[in-house]
Amino acid sequence: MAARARVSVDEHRADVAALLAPLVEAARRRERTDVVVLAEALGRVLAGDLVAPVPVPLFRNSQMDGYAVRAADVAGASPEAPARLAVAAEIPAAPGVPPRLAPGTAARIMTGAPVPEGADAVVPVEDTAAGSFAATPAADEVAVHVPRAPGDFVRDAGSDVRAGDVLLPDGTVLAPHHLAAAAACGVGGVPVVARPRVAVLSTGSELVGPGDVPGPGQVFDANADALGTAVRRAGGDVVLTARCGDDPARFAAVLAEAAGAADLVLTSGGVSQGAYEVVKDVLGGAGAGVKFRSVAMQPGGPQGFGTVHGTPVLTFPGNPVSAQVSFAMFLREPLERAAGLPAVDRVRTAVLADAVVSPAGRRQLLRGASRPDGTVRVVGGAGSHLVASMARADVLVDVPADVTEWAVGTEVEVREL
Ligand SMILES: Nc1nc2c(c(=O)[nH]1)N[C@H]1C(S)=C(S)[C@@H](COP(=O)(O)OP(=O)(O)OC[C@H]3O[C@@H](n4cnc5c(N)ncnc54)[C@H](O)[C@@H]3O)O[C@H]1N2
Ligand code: MOO
Repeated sequence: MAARARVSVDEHRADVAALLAPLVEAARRRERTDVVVLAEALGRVLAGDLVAPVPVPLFRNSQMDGYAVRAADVAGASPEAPARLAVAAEIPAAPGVPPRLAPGTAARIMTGAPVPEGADAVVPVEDTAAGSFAATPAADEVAVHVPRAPGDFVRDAGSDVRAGDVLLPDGTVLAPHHLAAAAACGVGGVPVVARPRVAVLSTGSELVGPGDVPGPGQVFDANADALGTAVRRAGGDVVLTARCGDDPARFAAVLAEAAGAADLVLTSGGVSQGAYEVVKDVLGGAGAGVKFRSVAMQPGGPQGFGTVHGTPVLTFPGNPVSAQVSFAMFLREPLERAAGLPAVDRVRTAVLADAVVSPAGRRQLLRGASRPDGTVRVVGGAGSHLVASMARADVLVDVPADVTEWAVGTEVEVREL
């Protein structure tokens, strides 16, 4: 059906959120998960607590290049009256179990090497007569200048994390430092929330791919990759991308394939009042599950939402700025929730560096470029074809429906792109 009621941004946002609520709930319940190797885990959301299978450190080892000793053997040592110990062993950081340290002896030990049984402290080489291993050949005896307490410079097994402790809690958005912790526990792969699968369909017979040669009347498809990467940045997986012309039968076939492969179908173009509105024609027929409406905002006014073959579908307008603004306003946050990602507040205030005029009754989302002094310039105009100007923007300047004029210096709300 083709209802023309104009609804507010908030109402449409609520309807999109409701449409995607089952996906969000499935993510919350961790219904679909993947196991990914650490090298592929950046930005993924941990599904379940990751419990340390082994302790870290894995074994008791030295924190310094120096000498493993019994603290009792170096009590009272000083440069004037050093504790002289026979060097009984050499322990590099290498595979193997070092021999037990006999009382009254020391073992040359390197950082990370296992501290031998019988030793309870490490004396850094700087605190011995040698001063440095680099400068001196191995000797039979060491003169220790500084006393050490039991435990000094010894890294105990499990002092960082014990086996069985939670290493990373459920919901962690995996960053390199989390992956370091997992790897240190010998974990090679982690369970993560599965990404919502999204199909991205560009419509319009005039479209050719970037890199192709446009004929007369043709334009480059500025939406497929831009919406696809927006989906990926929000935690989604683009499982199908297609450029569809204006042929309804062909579009219906692609839609069916997309609905079968994806959790969400996203289209751009073909939703306004023209003669070849393939999205509206195919999805807006009587009995179809998609509602088309006009949202009281600019750009991004013409919107549709519903289901196709049981799969949620959102139809964005085709103008490239409209498509990006639609994503930012309606889909980014619900998709992030469906990917298990935590909420991020992208709305902040800024001071206008340019005056703004806006039509009454229409919420406008102008493109803005933030400046280091906290002000924001309006870049490009209101036109939703100004995609190159949008590339200079980092925020949307949110002009409420009842504002018709803003002076330079007005404090306004902006939304990060
Ligand atoms: N009589 C009316 N005409 C229009 C209305 C209206 O209410 N009455 N609304 C205007 C608004 S607002 C918008 S937004 C657009 C929406 O148009 P569609 O979503 O139907 O998109 P198309 O007609 O297919 O294309 C519009 C425009 O955008 C270009 N386009 C489309 N897809 C892409 C793409 N993937 N890459 C680059 N450019 C694309 C297309 O060539 C057109 O120039 O309708 C207004 N018209
Ligand atoms: O709503 Mo259209 O997106 O103004 O340009």
